[in-house]
Amino acid sequence: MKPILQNLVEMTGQRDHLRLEVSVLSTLQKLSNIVEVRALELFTIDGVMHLRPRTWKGPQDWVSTDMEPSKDPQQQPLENLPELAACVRGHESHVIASPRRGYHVLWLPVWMHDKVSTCLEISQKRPFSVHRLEVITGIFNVYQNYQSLLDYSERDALTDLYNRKTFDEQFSRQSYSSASDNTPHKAEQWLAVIDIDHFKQVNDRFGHLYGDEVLILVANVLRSSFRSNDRIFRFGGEEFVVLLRSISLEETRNALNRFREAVQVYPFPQVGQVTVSIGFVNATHGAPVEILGQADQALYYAKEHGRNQVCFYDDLIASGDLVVQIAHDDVEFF
Ligand SMILES: Nc1nc2c(ncn2[C@@H]2O[C@H](COP(=O)(O)OP(=O)(O)OP(=O)(O)O)[C@@H](O)[C@H]2O)c(=O)[nH]1
Repeated sequence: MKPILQNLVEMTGQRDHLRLEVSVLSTLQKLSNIVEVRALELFTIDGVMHLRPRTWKGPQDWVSTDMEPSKDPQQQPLENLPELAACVRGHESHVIASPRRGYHVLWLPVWMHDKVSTCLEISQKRPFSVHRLEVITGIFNVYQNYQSLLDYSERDALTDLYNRKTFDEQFSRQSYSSASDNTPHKAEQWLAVIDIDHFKQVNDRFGHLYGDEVLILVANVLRSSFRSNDRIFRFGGEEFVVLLRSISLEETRNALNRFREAVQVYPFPQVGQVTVSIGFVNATHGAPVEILGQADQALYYAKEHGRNQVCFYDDLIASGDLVVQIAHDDVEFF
């Protein structure tokens, strides 16, 4: 039992979802007679639930893919695994599949707020005994509780979007790893800063409660406008940041304009019409402080030139409407 306890201590010391996932997988892998442990990712394509392996044990170490799920050649419809599909439909805690190719497989969906996006898969040669199931579900429950605590600390209480702290951690880490990545054709990434227009007037005319409701509804429009692997953050006040991945400049511009128009036509109760201004920039290379500063410059330009529009930093530099600002080393944003 001692090694398991040590592993649980290690697991609950993690401050990052991926490390926590690897930690629970390696804890489970250390149980006797386990053949394989993997984390599966569940996601939807055109409303149909699919899954793909996300983290598994490679020949030497744990491997995790960050490929866009819908482009992963290993993805398949959830219905290909009918027992798991029924378990997810029934909101059940686990299911044991009928033996296949000599293995017994246990699936444990990770439920968060009635939704599931991850499922642990454990394969072994022997049938799962009652004692084995108790040990596994014990470890799994510690993992699931800790996972939801971690998730809670990463989110903004009003909108449930990721908070500024999470942006700082994720974006600086990602930029650090991309600075050391010299791949010539790596996936493009874009950063957009979104700000509600004349939001002070909403608060002044209708009160803070209606102001808060506008923030919640804009957050809902954001969630329904972008894809599941785009990341949306509430930056503070009435400002939001979206990180979009693996799409072209025109697709990014179109996605942002679609979102802007969706807000414009949304009937906000009592308040009526609300609009947003957006500045965006290519965030594939460069220091976080510079990228954020450029998107802010483009947003400021959108605000100063009529609001309710999307401005791309490079366009404004090319047209001479903005000039490149030199970042000073003594300015620290992170
Ligand atoms: N209701 C509510 N208001 C907030 C929250 N956080 C910030 N605000 C308000 O957001 C308003 C932001 O106003 P400004 O920065 O002047 O900008 P604006 O009125 O949106 O004007 P422009 O950005 O220039 O279009 C202020 O009145 C803040 O009090 C919040 O969590 N809830």
